[in-house]
Order: sequence, then structure tokens, then C-alpha cells
Amino acid sequence: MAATARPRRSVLYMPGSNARALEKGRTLPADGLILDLEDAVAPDAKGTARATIKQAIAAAGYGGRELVVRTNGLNTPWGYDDLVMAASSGADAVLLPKVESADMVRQAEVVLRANGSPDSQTIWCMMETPLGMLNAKEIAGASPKLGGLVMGTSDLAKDLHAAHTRDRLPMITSLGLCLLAARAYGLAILDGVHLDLNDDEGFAASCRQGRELGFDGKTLIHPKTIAACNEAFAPDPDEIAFAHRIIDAHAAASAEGKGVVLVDGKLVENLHVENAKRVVAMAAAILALEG
Ligand SMILES: CC(C)(COP(=O)(O)OP(=O)(O)OC[C@H]1O[C@@H](n2cnc3c(N)ncnc32)[C@H](O)[C@@H]1OP(=O)(O)O)[C@@H](O)C(=O)NCCC(=O)NCCSC(=O)C[C@H](O)C(=O)O
Ligand SMILES: [Mg+2]
Repeated sequence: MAATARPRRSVLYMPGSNARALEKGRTLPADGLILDLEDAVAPDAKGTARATIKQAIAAAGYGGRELVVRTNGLNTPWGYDDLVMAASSGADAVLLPKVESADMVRQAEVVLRANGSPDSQTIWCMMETPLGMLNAKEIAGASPKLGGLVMGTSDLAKDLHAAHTRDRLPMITSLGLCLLAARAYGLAILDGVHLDLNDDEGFAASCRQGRELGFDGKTLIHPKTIAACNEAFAPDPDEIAFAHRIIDAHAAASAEGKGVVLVDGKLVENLHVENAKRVVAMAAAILALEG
């Protein structure tokens, strides 16, 4: 499915070492699941987590949820074996951590292809280091196998010596650079996690801001945040109704040989129709996923 028509409002991380979480993922209303081998898994548990993830995907039952395996880096003792497992696991995508260059993407791609990764399996990149931000454009254009970027705002804040503030001003340059790179290359892009599980208001504000900036959705660490995230990133009924009015009014105007029309007092041109069609397609894709 095209990056813009597949719902990715909520994508939940779960430690690959936590079989209970992987089981729960089959019933949670998240659009996607990141089965993690990296930061959520202790060094001693990496091998077991790899086997647990492989078994969970093979056992199926995840419905239309997009399944993503986050591997360790190729510069670690686990990265190569993670990629070998992920390649033939049946996961929809493989998420590479701490990507800083196009070369890092291509090295992983070689291992994935050599180990049976189907064409349909995409590569996603964690964008979470200062060098990664500066090289966002070359990373986004590194390979036709690339499907998306995921902001790693926790690692980024650490490396930038930045604070986690309500307005996320310290993150804005980085979020903007990655959004530009993703949209320039037709990739999906997901916002970073909100770490404070007791801060519902702050979580809602970060969802709102992420959507306004243009993110497709947000990565999450706990199931209790999925519903609010789905709502925040879905087009609301008024938006969908307005999109239909735009499409219909512009079609009628075109039939009369006109290129522009006013809808509810607002100027509508071709570009607005394109956007309206994207909104309608996303609403339909969400209905199909939830139906
Ligand atoms: C944060 C947690 C460790 C909290 O876990 P827990 O104490 O078990 O929470 P609850 O008791 O409230 O759980 C209630 C039920 O929900 C299930 N649960 C909890 N979290 C998840 C989850 N992520 N996926 C699936 N299911 C989950 C529990 O099993 C309970 O179920 P039940 O048995 O039926 O009662 C935990 O939430 C957690 O581990 N979260 C994920 C942490 C993680 O993956 N971190 C790494 C990713 S974030 C990151 O790396 C950021 C990035 O790289 C960056 O740099 O920014
Ligand atoms: Mg990280």
C-alpha cells in the first residue's frame, strides 16, 4: 500500500523479550507494532527475544497491523543475526536503529536481500542522532526498499543535551529536517515516543503538534495511549465531509471549464483536491483496517 494510504496513526513498541506483550499485540487497536530487539531488550536476552519474535510472527494472528522488527545495529554483536532473522520472518518492515548514513542502509539491505527479504518488505530508519539529522536527505534517498523514517527523540535529546519540553522547541529543527526528507522521497514518517505515561495532557499536545507538523502517526510505549493517538491522527468527520465537498465542487467547476471554485468561502484549486483525495483515501483505509 502507498505510504500515504496505509494508516500508521499509532505504532506501539513492545520488547521482543516480553512474550505476553507480543501476545497482547494481536488484540490491541494499534495500526502497527514494533517488535523490538534493541533498547528494550537486555544484552543477555537478545537471543531469546530473536527467537520469540520469529515464533510470534510465524504464529500469525496480527490481522492488518503492520509488523516491524527493530534490529540492533550492524556494529553490535547482535545486529547481523537480527537482520538474518528479520529478513525471512514475514515482518512487513525492518527498522534499523541510529541510522547516520546511506551506507548504513545499504549494508543492512545487502544482508536482508541475501537472506530472503522479499521485495514487499521495506526498510525503516530510526532518526535519532545529530549526524543522522544532518544526513536525513541522503538516508531518505538511500534505497528504493526504504519505506519510512521513525523519530527517536529520546536518543536525540540525550545527544543534543536538550530538554524534553512541552512545546518540543529543542526538537523542532530535527523534526523538520526529517519531515522534509521523508516527504521529498515519498516515505512514511512517525513521531517519537512520549515518555511520561502519567502526563495525558502533554501526550495529547504532542500528538496534536505531530499531526500539525505532518507526521503520519506516533510511536508509543504503552497500550493505554493507543486510542487517543488514533483519534488525534485520524481525519475527523468534519474534515472528511469538507474533503468530499471540495472534490465534488471542483469536479462540477471543471465540467463547466473552470479551474477554481469557492467552497465555504475558501478558494479551491487542483492542489486542494489532491489533498482532499488523500484525506478521503486515508479515512477509507482506516475504516477498512478497523472494519
Ligand atoms: C513501560 C512498560 C515497562 C510498563 O509495563 P507494565 O508495568 O507491564 O505496564 P502495565 O502493568 O500498565 O501494563 C498493562 C498491560 O499492558 C501490557 N503492556 C504494557 N506495555 C505494553 C506494550 N508496550 N506492548 C504490549 N503490551 C503492553 C502489559 O503486559 C499488561 O497486560 P496484562 O498482562 O494483560 O495486564 C511497558 O509498557 C513497556 O515495556 N513498554 C515498551 C518499552 C519499549 O519498548 N521501549 C523501547 C522503545 S522506546 C525507544 O526506544 C525510543 C527511541 O529509540 C528513542 O531513542 O527515542
Ligand atoms: Mg533510540
